[in-house]
Amino acid sequence: MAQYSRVSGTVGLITLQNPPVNALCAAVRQGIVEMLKKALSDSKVKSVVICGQNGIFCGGADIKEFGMNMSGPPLVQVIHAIEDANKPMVAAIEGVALGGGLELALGCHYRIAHSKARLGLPEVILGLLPAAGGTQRLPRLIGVPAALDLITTGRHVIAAEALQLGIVDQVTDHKTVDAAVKLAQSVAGKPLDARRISTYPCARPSDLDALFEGEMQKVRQRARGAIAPVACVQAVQAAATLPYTQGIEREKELMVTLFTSGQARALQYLFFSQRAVSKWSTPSGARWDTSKPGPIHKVAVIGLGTMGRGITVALAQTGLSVVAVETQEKQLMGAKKAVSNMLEQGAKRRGVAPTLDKISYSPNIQAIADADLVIEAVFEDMALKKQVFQQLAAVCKPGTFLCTNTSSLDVDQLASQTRSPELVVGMHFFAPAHVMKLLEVVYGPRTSPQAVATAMELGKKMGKVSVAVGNCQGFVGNRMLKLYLEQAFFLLEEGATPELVDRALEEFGFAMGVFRMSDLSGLDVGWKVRKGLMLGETDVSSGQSARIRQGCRYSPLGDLLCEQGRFGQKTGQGWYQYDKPGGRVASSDPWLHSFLESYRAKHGLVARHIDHQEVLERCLYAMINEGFRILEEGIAAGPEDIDVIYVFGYSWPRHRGGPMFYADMVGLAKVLERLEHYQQAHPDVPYLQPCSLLRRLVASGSPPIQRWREVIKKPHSQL
Ligand SMILES: CCCCCCCC/C=C\C/C=C/C(=O)SCCNC(=O)CCNC(=O)[C@H](O)C(C)(C)COP(=O)(O)OP(=O)(O)OC[C@H]1O[C@@H](n2cnc3c(N)ncnc32)[C@H](O)[C@@H]1OP(=O)(O)O
Repeated sequence: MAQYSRVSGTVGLITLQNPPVNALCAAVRQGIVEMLKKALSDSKVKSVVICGQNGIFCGGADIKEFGMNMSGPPLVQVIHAIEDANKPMVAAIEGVALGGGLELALGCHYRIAHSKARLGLPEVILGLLPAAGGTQRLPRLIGVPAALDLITTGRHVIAAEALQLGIVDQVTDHKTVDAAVKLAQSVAGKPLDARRISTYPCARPSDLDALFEGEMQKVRQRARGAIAPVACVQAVQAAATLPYTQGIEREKELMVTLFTSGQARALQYLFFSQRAVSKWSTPSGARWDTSKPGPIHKVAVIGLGTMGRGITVALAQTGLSVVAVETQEKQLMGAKKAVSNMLEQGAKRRGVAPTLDKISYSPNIQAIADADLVIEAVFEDMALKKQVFQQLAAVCKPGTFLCTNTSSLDVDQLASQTRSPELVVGMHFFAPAHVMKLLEVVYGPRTSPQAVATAMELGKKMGKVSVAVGNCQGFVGNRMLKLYLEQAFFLLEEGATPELVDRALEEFGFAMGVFRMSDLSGLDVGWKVRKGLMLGETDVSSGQSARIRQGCRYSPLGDLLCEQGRFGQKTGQGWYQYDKPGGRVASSDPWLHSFLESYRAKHGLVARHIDHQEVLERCLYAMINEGFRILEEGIAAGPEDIDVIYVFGYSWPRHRGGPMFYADMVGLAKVLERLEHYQQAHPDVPYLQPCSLLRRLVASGSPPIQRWREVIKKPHSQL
């Protein structure tokens, strides 16, 4: 797990060996200790280089070990042994030096990095802090403000910035290990006292208290209930105010709190889930490792409204050739300008050249004839989309993959408009499509494994977290969201206010409560969908029938607001009021409160007291229950898929892992019991009936989420 050799006669070379990222598992840590002893006891060796095999220095502590009983020498001690060495130790950083990997490098006396290397302390993203001395050494090396930035955000820096910050001593464009050996030779025999970072005093800015107070405030606001960023600030504060040995004790104490918190578990689960979703499978047995994507060189986008423009930008950024088609001349002109602006802004941010020349624009659908893949992004209307698919079938060359950007329409119906339904796949992008990370790849019953693989691969190229899901009303994300929204409406009918519901959800960790979010995205969006489903008409007589649709409880509240022209922020009024149309700051609206009162009076509803717990249970357990149905039907392959969709597409608080992970944390028996309770209280809401998969999981002893797949019955749909 760590190899030793002597190079150039006098330099000991320790190579970390643990593919793919040389994570510091127990065997690697043990290996370093043993190889270090060898190097230090070899009288011919005057200095030592540490590197990682296969061009990667080190991806940090082995995250898989965090869920197990730890063995082997603790990393903090390994690093002390390196720092205490009486021969110069040089870290040769290629690829990445992250987390424990960078901490290991900070224990060395010198650091040299390849110009393409990335360095960082991303532990905070895993709900932890850099507990192998990172919180104590980094501020001593680069100062408190810069260290706070890196440690509380977890952001990576490239070598040039690391050099500027003083994290590395040299950057090379050549072979890093060769350059490190040269450096090691040049410093052999030089005194080391001034190279041991733990002995440096931590520079204290004069306004230290104010600095930490401000930082704490900023971090708490951003963290939305996550505890790791706060602990990171506390650990750096210890570096600035305590001697090193006491600082290390404080770092450990804070780490123990984080390590044993549910939040760290949630965030580490998400780390692995994000990677697991790329290893997709379908109920009929199609899989990521047996399905080869088709070759894609040229992609077309049809329809250049908001979604089409974002998709065009995201595609052009991959370097693929893009044909962007918009039949309305005025819209086409506007789109050209908007897409160019977005590309230029994005390129400026990333310090690269804009890829404007990758796009050709046309008002004519014939322009897509030689595209390998087409993404239809016209208005969300089945009749219109069907028409476009008929045109695509006529114009495209044989074998072209036909994708539809839809948030809820039946992908299979669209496939029926073509001669090759196996080439049709849904690509549900989230607005703004060039920014949002999530992509739902929706396969229908006739979609070929190759079409799924191609859409997943394209999503990856576009930098998306892509999740393959089965075709159903709303797919995974919007199907669950519908019930979340509906419960929020019911709570208003029963006596809650938008403010109360939003506060409960925001305290839980959502960036915005459901009503503030609806105002932002536009109430008319859901209204159109409901009307399409024959739900959103309110000209039914008052009394109970106005609140019943298709035999189930229904709340027309959202429809009634839309009928008043209250579409949210865009009209300056929705569930809240805004200072002007397009205004962003929501304030309580007395009109809305009296509207709710008269609505309740009209329908004979008596307002009752509703607390935060009920808001959370009703809104979240309803969607979780639907998540179990989705798993049972095989629409999502596993709970990880649902959780990744919710975290990356719906702002679910990351430190709570996702709705299914949250259910596991709460306890499945408790979720079941509360659903039974609410179902009894609301028998006219059939979806509150607990899903049979949930019952089966509880009956089989509530296994941890990693073992749910064993209980999920093999579903029957075919791919
Ligand atoms: C009671 C208290 C006791 C406390 C004791 C705790 C002691 C801890 C001491 C010190 C604290 C240090 C903590 C850490 O170091 S935490 C880890 C910090 N590092 C990271 O967060 C980096 C995570 N990895 C990445 O960001 C990326 O993987 C990458 C940039 C390194 C490479 O990206 P890419 O090329 O895109 O590959 P993948 O992401 O797909 O990864 C490939 C493969 O490797 C697995 N993997 C990656 N990093 C790790 C890791 N650190 N540990 C374990 N496994 C890792 C990843 O899961 C993939 O696996 P696959 O899907 O099975 O292929």
